[in-house]
Parts: sequence; C-alpha cells; structure tokens
Amino acid sequence: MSNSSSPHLAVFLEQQNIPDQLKQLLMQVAKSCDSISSAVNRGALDNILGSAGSGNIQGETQQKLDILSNDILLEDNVASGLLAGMASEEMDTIYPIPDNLPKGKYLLLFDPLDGSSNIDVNVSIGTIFSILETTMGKSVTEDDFLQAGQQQVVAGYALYGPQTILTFTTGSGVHMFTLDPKTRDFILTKSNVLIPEDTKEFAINMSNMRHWDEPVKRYVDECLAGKEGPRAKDFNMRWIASMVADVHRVLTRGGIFMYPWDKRDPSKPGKLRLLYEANPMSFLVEQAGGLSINGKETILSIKPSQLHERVSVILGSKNEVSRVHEYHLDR
Ligand SMILES: O=P(O)(O)OC[C@H]1O[C@](O)(COP(=O)(O)O)[C@@H](O)[C@@H]1O
Ligand SMILES: [Mg+2]
Ligand SMILES: [Mg+2]
Repeated sequence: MSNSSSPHLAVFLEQQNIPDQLKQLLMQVAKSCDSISSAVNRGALDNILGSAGSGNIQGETQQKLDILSNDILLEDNVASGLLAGMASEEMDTIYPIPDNLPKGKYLLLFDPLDGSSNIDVNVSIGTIFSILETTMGKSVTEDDFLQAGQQQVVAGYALYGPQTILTFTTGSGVHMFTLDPKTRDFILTKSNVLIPEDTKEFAINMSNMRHWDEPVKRYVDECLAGKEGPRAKDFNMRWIASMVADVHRVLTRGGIFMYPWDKRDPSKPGKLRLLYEANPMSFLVEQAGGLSINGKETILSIKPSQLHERVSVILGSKNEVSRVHEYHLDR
C-alpha cells in the first residue's frame, strides 16, 4: 500500500478490519475513479462528449465517456492479480481475467458512468461499483456473479459533481472522501454517515406518474397533498436523473428515491440494474441506517437470475420507505 496514489485513503484503509487484497482493490478502484474524474473534467476539451454511435446490450445509446470510463476500469484492474472477473453495464457478458494473467478471488461489477443523459449538459454523474467474492483463482462463469446483494463485501460510488466524492462501505458504516484536485488524494470528509429516519423530500420521475402502480401513486399523492393532506406536512421534490447524485443527496440529508416498476412495459421489473446499480446503493443505504426495497422485498435479499437484471427501486429514509412497503403489502 506504500506506492499508493492516495496516501490518506491508504491510511484509512490500513485501519479497517478487511483483507489486505480488498484494501488494494479499493485503492485501485479509487485510482480509476480519479482518472475518470479527470476525463469528465476535460470533456469537450478532449472531444470526449457526445454519442459513441454504438449501443449496449440494454438497447441504450453509449456515450463516448461511458466507453472511456469502462476502458479505464478494465485496464486499471485486469492485471492487478486481485480479481477473478469483472462485469459492467457496458459489456454484454462477463469479463473473466484471461488465463495468462494472475487471478485473485474478487469480482468487480460496475456502472462505469451513471447518469448518461447528464454527461453532455454538465450535470453530476458518477461511477457505481460492487465487489463480490468467489473461489481464489477460479475461472469464472456468469453464475459466479449472480449473488444476492447481501453477499457484497464492498459497495461504493464516485460522484463527479462540483467536487469528486468517493463513498464506500466495507460493511462497517459508510464513509465519504473528497478528492483534492491538486494532490489527487482522497481525504476523509464524512464518516459513519447516517440517513435521517424522516424526510420531507422525495425523488421520482413524475413524467411517469400515469404509469405507476397503485401503492406508489398513493404515496406520492399524499406527499403532494402537503399540509392539508393525510401527511400534514409539505414535501419538496428533486430529480437529478443520475441515480448516483440522487442517492448521494439521500445519504447526505435524507429523502426517498424511487424508480419503481411501472406499466410502460409490464414485463420489465424496473429501469435500474440490480447487480451494479441497485445492490451497491442498497448496501450503502442500509449501512447508513436506511432501507431499500423493490416494493415488497428488500433488494439485498433478491437472488439474481441474469447479469443485467433490472429491478424496481425504493430507497432512503427508514420511515418513508417503510410506509411505501406497507402500501405495497396493503393492496
Ligand atoms: O431518464 P430517467 O427515466 O428519469 O432515468 C434516470 C435514471 O436512469 C439512469 O441514468 C440510468 O443509469 P445509466 O445512465 O447508467 O444508464 C439513472 O442514473 C437515473 O436514475
Ligand atoms: Mg446507471
Ligand atoms: Mg451507466
């Protein structure tokens, strides 16, 4: 850990009760996020904004920065000897570590750049990552990645906003580090983050209202009714359209974030992806005292059946998420 590019982060990790290889992997991921942050900061100066002219397996247009961020994570981590494989929103299938390279026991899953629609308009975006364990040196298949979220050993994100903030949990609280742009060191700026149990702020894409399921509609209708309604208080609404930035706000000051299943395409469980969006964010939220459900079940208990599986997401302040949960059980 002595050659680390972020000495403060290295010192913090030294004090954590986790395996050395996991500490090294986190340092490596932090370095990738630093490089992605630099690329994001340069944007049009390096002609890396705009569409790449390709699509991913989920039928979404890839931006140049989606692909660049994916490449940075792959290149930085492939030869580390810490991983058995990787998986990403931007790759159709898993990426096993090639046989000519040293292998480790961890699996790294990521959404290399979350909030694609915000890249070109200079609004906050980020990288979301999840780390799972497998058998040391194993040649991995997709099945090895299909673990419930409660099996994660690390989850985190880097938010590229007015500041670059790295947030992660290793299973003992949530910690936030701000990137010093001069020294490129991640400095601990918030530890043991706790989400307030109550909130007056909700986040949902209201343009989908006519497609929502009854329990979600009931919850939002009651928020909108304000002081005069059954909740007897006024609510505020925020929707950044980058899950990473919306969840960062929830972790910072509370709130409820929802991207629920809706009737636009009933066969689709939701928009967000379970393995590299919902699971890592749910681990962080639960570690910060909040809750994360798909309606009736906790997200971390879901056993995935596909790499790019989607899921309905309702997460944040405990008392609000519990209420939405009750509305789902009540129907
Ligand atoms: O444009 P919509 O439907 O409001 O969707 C916004 C959601 O889509 C996402 O951008 C999906 O992530 P990607 O950009 O990684 O595909 C989330 O970050 C965000 O919460
Ligand atoms: Mg995303
Ligand atoms: Mg993405």
